[in-house]
Formats: sequence, structure tokens, C-alpha cells
Amino acid sequence: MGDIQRLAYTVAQTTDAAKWKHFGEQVLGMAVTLTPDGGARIKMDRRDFRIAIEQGAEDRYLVSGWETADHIGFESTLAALRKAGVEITEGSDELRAARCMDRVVRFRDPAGNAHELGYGYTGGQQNFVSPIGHTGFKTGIYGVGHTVLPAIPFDATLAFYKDVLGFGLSDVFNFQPGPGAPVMRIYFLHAACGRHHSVALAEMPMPSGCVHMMVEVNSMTEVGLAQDRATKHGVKFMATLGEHENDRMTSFYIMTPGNFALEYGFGGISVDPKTWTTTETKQVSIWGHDFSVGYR
Ligand SMILES: Cc1ccc(O)c(O)c1CC[C@@H]1C(=O)CC[C@]2(C)C(=O)CC[C@@H]12
Ligand SMILES: [Fe+2]
Repeated sequence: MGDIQRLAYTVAQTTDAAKWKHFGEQVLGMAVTLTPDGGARIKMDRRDFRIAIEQGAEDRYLVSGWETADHIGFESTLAALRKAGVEITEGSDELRAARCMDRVVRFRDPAGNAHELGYGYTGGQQNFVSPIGHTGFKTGIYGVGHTVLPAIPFDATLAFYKDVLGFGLSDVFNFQPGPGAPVMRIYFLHAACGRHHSVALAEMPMPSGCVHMMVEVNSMTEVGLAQDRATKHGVKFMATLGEHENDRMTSFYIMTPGNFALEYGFGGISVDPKTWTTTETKQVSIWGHDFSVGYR
């Protein structure tokens, strides 16, 4: 088992941070602060941010930010990356300050997805206050949620997550989008925190850099309220409400200003990384999750 504990944060790029301010606050119920450089910081808990928005030429996903418990876990993960011949860039003082980490390094996986690895949170500890009265998110040791990344070539990318980064394989899904259509693999991996998956690898190209990211709330009521807000604000739904078979998450999917989807859910299971054996899911969901709405 590896030393990566959780997905600590994600980073997206925007051409217009005001769009993220509106979406983050009015739809997601998070607290969004615009920054002088044209970006934004999206707060979901006592940390200063869980989603960082950077000003740039495209609306897209940029980085998955992983966290170890301490410098020991950090150094051993770094050693595994070096041993695998991965190119590593040491984070500047500026990057460390932006991410509120004692130390940060950057690298890419075999599919080209950008990652940061860090430890030692150095930011503030202010209570989360939602501008719309939302009660909060399931974060803490479980991190921000999960991210689903494009993974081509699939086998090399999967091996990297398992053998280099030390993720455990929770569940495999050989997804057939339609009769006769080619199978697209979606594999779900857990970090040490035990969230059923902190990352999933999807065998599909995704120009925006992310298939979706997931945030979790603490009650079904909060999912329903968020669904109402998304409807009210005319947000595009990528999937209707439903419950996944593998992690039992009840969620819906909406499009973000970053051209990737966001899954908003409740009730996902945890696994025990010491004893879990990989399962195979046979269906997207037990009920609901009509993804055809995304094409309407
Ligand atoms: C199958 C599944 C289990 C648990 C999850 O958290 C989860 O997001 C999924 C669905 C993943 C996947 C997706 O995000 C992109 C669109 C996909 C490929 C579909 O059209 C069905 C399954 C979807
Ligand atoms: Fe998901």
C-alpha cells in the first residue's frame, strides 16, 4: 500500500473566474474568493481551498493534487517516482505558497495527466461558511473527493498508479456504451484514506483533462438542494440522479465552467485498504444515472 493519503485538491484553468464564482457559490454551495491574478480559490471546509482556479487561455482541468501524511510518505513516494524514471519538477516557493504546502513536486502520468504531490498543509483553519447556507462537505481525511482522468495508454497508466503511486485497485468496470460498441475500461483506485475511489482511470480521450470530479456532501437533503439549485440556474446536467453499484454513491452530474463534469453525491462507501480485494462492477448504477441527458 502506498503513502498517498488522499486527493487534497484539484486545479482548473479558466478564461473567466467570475463564472466559477457564480457556479461554485450559487450551485455548489462553496465559498469562492476571486484572486487579483484573475483566478479564484474555492473553499469547502477549513482549508483555504479545495479547488484552485487559475487564469489562462482555456477552460479546462489542470492538476490533481495528492497528499501524504508527512515527509516520510512524501519521500518514499518521490523515491518510487524517481525509480520509475518519472520526470519530477520541484515546486517553487510561489507554488508552495499557492498550494499551502510545505513541499510540492509536479509530474505527469503515462497518459499525460498533470499531478502534484505534497505534504504539510500550511494555510488557514477558518471555519467553512457557505454563502447560501449549505452545511458542508465530506472532506477531512477523505480529501476533496475523486477525480476521473483520461487514461490512454490504459495498461501503462494503470500500472503506474498501482505500482509507482501505490494506489489499490477497488473495482474494475468493462463498460460497453451500447450493443456492439467497443468496451471502454473504467478502473477505480483507492488511496490510503479508504474512500472507495480517489481516482478512476477511463479509457477515453478527454480534451478538457478530466472526465469528472466528485464532491460528497453529508446528507441526501444536500444532494437534492444542490440539484434544485443547478436546475434553477440552468446548469447543464450530464446525468440524472442515481446510485452507483460499486461505491453506492447517490449522485447527479453537471457540467462545470471548466468543460469537465462534476459529480455531486452522498453516501459513498469506504474500503479497508489492508483487506479489500478487487471487485468487478457490471453496471453503472443500481438505479437512475441517465447519462443520455448529457447529449441533449
Ligand atoms: C460507473 C461509475 C461508478 C462510480 C463513479 O463514481 C462513477 O463516476 C461512475 C461513472 C463513470 C463514467 C463517467 O464519468 C463518464 C460517462 C460514463 C462513461 C458513462 O456514460 C457511464 C459511466 C460514466
Ligand atoms: Fe464518479
